[in-house]
Amino acid sequence: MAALRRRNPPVPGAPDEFALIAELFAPLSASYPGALSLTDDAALMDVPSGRQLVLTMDSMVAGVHFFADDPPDLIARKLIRVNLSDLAAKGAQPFAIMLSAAFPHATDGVWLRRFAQGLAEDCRAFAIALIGGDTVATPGPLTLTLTAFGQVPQGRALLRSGAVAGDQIWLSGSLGDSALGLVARQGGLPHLSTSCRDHLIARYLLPEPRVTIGPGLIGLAHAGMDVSDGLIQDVGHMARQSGLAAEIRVDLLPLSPPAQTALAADNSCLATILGGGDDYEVLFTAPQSEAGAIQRLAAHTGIALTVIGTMGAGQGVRVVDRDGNAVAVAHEGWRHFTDAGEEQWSG
Ligand SMILES: Nc1ncnc2c1ncn2[C@@H]1O[C@H](COP(=O)(O)OP(=O)(O)O)[C@@H](O)[C@H]1O
Ligand SMILES: Cc1ncc(C[n+]2csc(CCOP(=O)(O)OP(=O)(O)O)c2C)c(N)n1
Ligand SMILES: [Mg+2]
Ligand SMILES: [Mg+2]
Ligand SMILES: [Mg+2]
Repeated sequence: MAALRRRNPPVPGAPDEFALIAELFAPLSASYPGALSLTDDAALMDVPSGRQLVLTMDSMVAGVHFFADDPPDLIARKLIRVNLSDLAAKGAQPFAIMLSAAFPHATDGVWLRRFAQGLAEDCRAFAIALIGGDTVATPGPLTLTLTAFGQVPQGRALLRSGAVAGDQIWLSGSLGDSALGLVARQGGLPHLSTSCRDHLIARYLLPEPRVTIGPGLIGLAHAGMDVSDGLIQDVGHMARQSGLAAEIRVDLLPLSPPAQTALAADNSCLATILGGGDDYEVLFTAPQSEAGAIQRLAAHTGIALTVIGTMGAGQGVRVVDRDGNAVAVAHEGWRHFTDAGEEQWSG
């Protein structure tokens, strides 16, 4: 039998698999005894009675979700945040994560330490523990998968299917910054000032999961999901799961000042805002009778909550202006597999 050989020479300063786990990942498990300090085959989890676990998993691949030369701490934090966004959209309180990491062979120790620092920073910021995972080396691009665990009161999670005809459709924060930031990153939006570009690119690099909004919506909202692929595609998922039609008013969409500036200078930015994705905002529906309580939640958390449309009988998503005229949508959202065989935004 041929001897097993390393395919690549060792990278100077890079810890091996077990040193990496012990030195960089195990400290992030310290607050969770069931993680067994990342020294066993699996983690143990208790679920308090009257509570329900909410589980989600999202992957990020270099060249697809981020750029390979993005700052490693921000890659780690974005990975955590896109998953916490899904928990927030269910109304869940996050408490733990598991990480599966496939690092390219050439990854060096400095990069790995900065990556682990990013994980540590957001574990602290969101009061979550890293309770397990897997570490491999790959000849392919950096590929990261995170599972996030949250809790809700039993049976109270917000579902995509819960919307009721007549509900108002709400959106947290603001729309389109991240997708515009990606355009700016790729050399687009040259007319924008440096500060506008920096704002948009920062939103692309580091989304803000609405962890304080989600749990506050339980009892107020009928349905919830997060916007990751693009508003129109994602509203379409909610409308379909609820057996309803959605109407979205473009004039009501919450836009940051830089996004407003970009749109005023170039109307084609509307397509990016409506379907560009990477927003990680919470989309939810609620009866009009809860509008006051929802505005109080916005004031309490300091996060804008805006009515952007209504749910009604029928199917599909209609996008209209303030006079009710239909607005054409160039692309609805991101799809990983298309007829062209590659990732792209679909119309
Ligand atoms: N490979 C898979 N195996 C099992 N379930 C999957 C897989 N990919 C996606 N799903 C499930 O399909 C649903 C929709 O996934 P997705 O579109 O990725 O949602 P989100 O945009 O919220 O991450 C989720 O319930 C997710 O868990
Ligand atoms: C380098 C780069 N190119 C393109 C995009 C745009 N993009 C990639 S995946 C995606 C959708 C969200 O990712 P997905 O894996 O579908 O997450 P999920 O919807 O499952 O949360 C978007 C908008 C990006 N974020 N980075
Ligand atoms: Mg997903
Ligand atoms: Mg989601
Ligand atoms: Mg998606």
